[in-house]
Amino acid sequence: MTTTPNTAAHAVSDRLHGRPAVRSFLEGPELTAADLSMVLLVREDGEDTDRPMPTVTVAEIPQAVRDLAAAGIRSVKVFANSLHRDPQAGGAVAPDSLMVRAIHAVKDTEPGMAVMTENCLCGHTDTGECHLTVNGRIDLGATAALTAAQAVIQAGAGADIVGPAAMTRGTTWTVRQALDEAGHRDVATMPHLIFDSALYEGYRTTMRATPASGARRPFQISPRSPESAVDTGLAFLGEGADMLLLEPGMLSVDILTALKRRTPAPLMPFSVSGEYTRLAPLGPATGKRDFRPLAELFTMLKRAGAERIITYAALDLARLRA
Ligand SMILES: NCc1[nH]cc(CCC(=O)O)c1CC(=O)O
Ligand SMILES: [Zn+2]
Repeated sequence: MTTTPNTAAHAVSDRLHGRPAVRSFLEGPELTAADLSMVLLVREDGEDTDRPMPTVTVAEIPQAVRDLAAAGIRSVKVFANSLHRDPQAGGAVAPDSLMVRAIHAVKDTEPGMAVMTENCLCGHTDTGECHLTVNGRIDLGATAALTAAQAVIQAGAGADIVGPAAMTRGTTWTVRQALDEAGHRDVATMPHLIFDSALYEGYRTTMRATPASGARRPFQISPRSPESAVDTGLAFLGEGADMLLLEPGMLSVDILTALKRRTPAPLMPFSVSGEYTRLAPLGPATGKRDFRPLAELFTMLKRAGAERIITYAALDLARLRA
């Protein structure tokens, strides 16, 4: 009897999977600590901790980053907002802002830890919007200018990679120009490429960055517009972005693979708050989280071509693997 090419293929695959030693030998690379960047949500000393997502104070950062470094993690993604909010988002450029103090705390402890920041106004506007509103209208020029000034302050404090997150066209270019003019040519930009999603609630509640209007953020991409997501990512690269952050990570894999064919720039899925609370929920009885589903998700993202993965579970996953 002759075998068809199809059955022959099956026979080969059975042989390779049947012997544990061969299967393990042929398995792809494991997820490692170096694949992961840890999210730090920073709160002011004395603020309550009764929030959906874990937070740290500036005073807790040195120990936190020592633990991360010991576990093999080489980067943090820092979010730090202002207690005081106003229409001009003045806190975004305060010289002693929570973000500035947090960056110093990381770099003073572990200079080799790459610090990535969120570079956005939603934690500083009274509306919780990522943009400035002037006379009732979105002011893109003012938004870009203030975001760029914020980026320069973050870079001055020691940030390595700033992450413009308002999704507004032109902002990444303005940030790039401002960094260059301020002598920060070696500081990279990683704009966020963001789908409109219900998975941000844990973050917004924790960081008090919920849009007051209750409406979706106007510049985030509709999940029904894949071309628009790819085009916007390419546009950000055209504005000088060095890499792209994709958000929510688990719901952007098609965009990751499409962009991967079009650019050599590193692509970084951000596994957002809703992925953490849903895929690693607190066990009601144990108070412990099961991180295995997130590990599977990140293995898939790595398989799909993610350069690194930004996650709230970086430390726990690194320790699981150690
Ligand atoms: N500047 C926007 C921003 N910064 C952080 C998150 C969400 C992060 C998360 O859910 O973990 C978002 C999205 C949004 O609020 O629309
Ligand atoms: Zn924002």
